[in-house]
Amino acid sequence: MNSYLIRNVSILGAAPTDLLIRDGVVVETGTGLSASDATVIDADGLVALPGLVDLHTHLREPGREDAETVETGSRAAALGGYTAVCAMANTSPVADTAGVVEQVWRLGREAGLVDVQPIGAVTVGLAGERLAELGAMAESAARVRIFSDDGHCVADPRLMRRALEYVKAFDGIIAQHAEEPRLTEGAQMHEGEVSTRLGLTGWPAVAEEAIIARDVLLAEHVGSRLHICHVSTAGSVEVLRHAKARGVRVTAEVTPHHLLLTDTRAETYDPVFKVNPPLRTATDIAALRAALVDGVIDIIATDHAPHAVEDKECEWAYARPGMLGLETALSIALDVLGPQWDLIAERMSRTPARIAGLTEHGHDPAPGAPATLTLVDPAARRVIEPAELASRSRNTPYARMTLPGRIVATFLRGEATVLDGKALK
Ligand SMILES: NC(=O)N[C@@H](CC(=O)O)C(=O)O
Ligand SMILES: [Zn+2]
Ligand SMILES: [Zn+2]
Repeated sequence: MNSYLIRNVSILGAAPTDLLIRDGVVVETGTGLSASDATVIDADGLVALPGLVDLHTHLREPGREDAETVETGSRAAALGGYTAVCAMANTSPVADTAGVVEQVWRLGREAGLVDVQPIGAVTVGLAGERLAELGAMAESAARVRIFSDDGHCVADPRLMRRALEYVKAFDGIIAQHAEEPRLTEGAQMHEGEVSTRLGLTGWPAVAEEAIIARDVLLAEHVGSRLHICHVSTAGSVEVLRHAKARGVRVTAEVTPHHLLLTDTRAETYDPVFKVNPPLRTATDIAALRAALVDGVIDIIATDHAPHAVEDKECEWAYARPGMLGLETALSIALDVLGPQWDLIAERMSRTPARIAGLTEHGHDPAPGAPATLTLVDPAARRVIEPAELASRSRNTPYARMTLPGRIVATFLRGEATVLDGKALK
């Protein structure tokens, strides 16, 4: 294994120190370290963070390898500072059996850039009718703990209750895409003043809030763990605040795009801004940001949703919803939160690792900790060029925007996956 001596790095914003990586772990920190066998990295001005963990990534393999593969998505993740991603189940075939989750897990191991933790489907084929083989996925080599029909809501309350009951046996989690389907039929964007003006069918905030309210009550009744995907409205934050005050075992995520972009982007009719749940209003963004700081929202998750050109560069109504996120998430977090490194580490690494049960992740760089970390240049600014992204798809909503921060290096258990801003595999 390689050894690395990282010189003058600021660990989570603290005074610069040297950091020695050997045999997969951080063995020493302090000033003036030396190690003749180690590769020296000059980290003047760089900040070290625990490797980022994404609880919500679409890798598209199997089935839509033209949009992304486990390998290309893993590369995008490593370049974004991630060391682990949880792969959503809405592939083709759907990840609703032990066979498919093991395939995704194995492809992740082969790519070797990040740990790929498969999420299993809640219902067979995401059809919302019968529970998938949750137990078999949990016992498989992939050791699935999070189950989600993401892309679809588990709308049937009885099925949702049974799923919550079932996963309790192995401390599993149901991650809900909260969207009451009867309230979003034909929806194209957030229901509000802008949708009215543009004449596009609206996706009302209440379609999300009603499902979250129902599900926190179900989770409380059953005593199970519930996670809410991509929370997007101020009302959802209030429902979650209430549930958490009651002690419900619920966690919640917000995406970078819901922290930054508003529904006015739809005025361009550029389908790159079409996403589920839709971009909301400035009032929602303010509430989401405050909730992320006060902890009602636990984590930032990307909902990285690559789509092939033909599925995105078409008329708004026909375009698939979803946008890229892995390679820009840290920059958006830096833009939104500023250099609050401890908060960024909490919301993008420690807490998602804890929720997903990824025990090798989410450890601050310190002697004895796994050398699973990332180095950020907070002073760098970069212009996002879609063609330069490692993802196989191009649907970034930040094209040609200048964003703060750049990932310089990423390490997974002591091996560099990214150096000098370039992926090593
Ligand atoms: N977010 C999206 O707009 N799309 C996701 C599905 C999802 O997260 O609901 C996708 O798979 O493309
Ligand atoms: Zn979703
Ligand atoms: Zn998703």
